[in-house]
Amino acid sequence: MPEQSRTGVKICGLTEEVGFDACVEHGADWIGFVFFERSPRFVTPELAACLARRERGQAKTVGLFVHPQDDDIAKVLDHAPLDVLQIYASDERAQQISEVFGLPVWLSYPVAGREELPPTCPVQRMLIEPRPPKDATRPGGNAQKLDWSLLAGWQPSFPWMLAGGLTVDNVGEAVRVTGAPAVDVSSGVESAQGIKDPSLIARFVRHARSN
Ligand SMILES: O=C(O)c1ccccc1N[C@@H]1O[C@H](COP(=O)(O)O)[C@@H](O)[C@H]1O
Repeated sequence: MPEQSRTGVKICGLTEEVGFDACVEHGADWIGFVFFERSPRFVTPELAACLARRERGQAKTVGLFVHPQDDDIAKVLDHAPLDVLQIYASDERAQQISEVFGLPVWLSYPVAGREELPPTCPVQRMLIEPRPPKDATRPGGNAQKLDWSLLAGWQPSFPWMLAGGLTVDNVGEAVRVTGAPAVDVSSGVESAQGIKDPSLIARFVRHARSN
């Protein structure tokens, strides 16, 4: 488990080779593909499969799905052999997906207050992030930062990850304030929506692990 020795890093929303190769080269632990059509980071299963072949055995691939049917996931898995499923769904549905596909499931879990932090983890990991703005067209990937003070002193006994509005400039502080064992970024390492910047990826990974 990467978080035992250093902060785990997931870079999400890869759409092209340069960004993907930068994640591999700079030591991201997880590389995410977004299978949500309304996202500027949407990739087809075929493109995800093509990119995933560039991985060299260090990073794991994560497929992100928003309220998926089983068929949606199965169609992707027919092409792209994902290591982890990141899901926006209820606790019960996430558990069901984990049983159906026999893969680790991470549940994206928006919170707006300390009282909303999850008491338990129904799957393999919780991704703690802010609630999306009311007018958002997607539940995540909005460059919106969580109020990290909500997480101060929170020490759940299950694996979790911090997401939302993380950048090269704030990830070090985010890890210090929240004690997050792992972090997830999409917008913060982009030069344009859906296009990752290799130098931001390099700096993000370094800063996340600088504590
Ligand atoms: O990245 C997207 O486009 C996306 C679309 C739909 C749901 C989630 C999405 N991304 C996830 O959102 C968080 C935070 O992203 P950001 O760094 O604030 O842009 C992260 O978990 C992404 O995996």
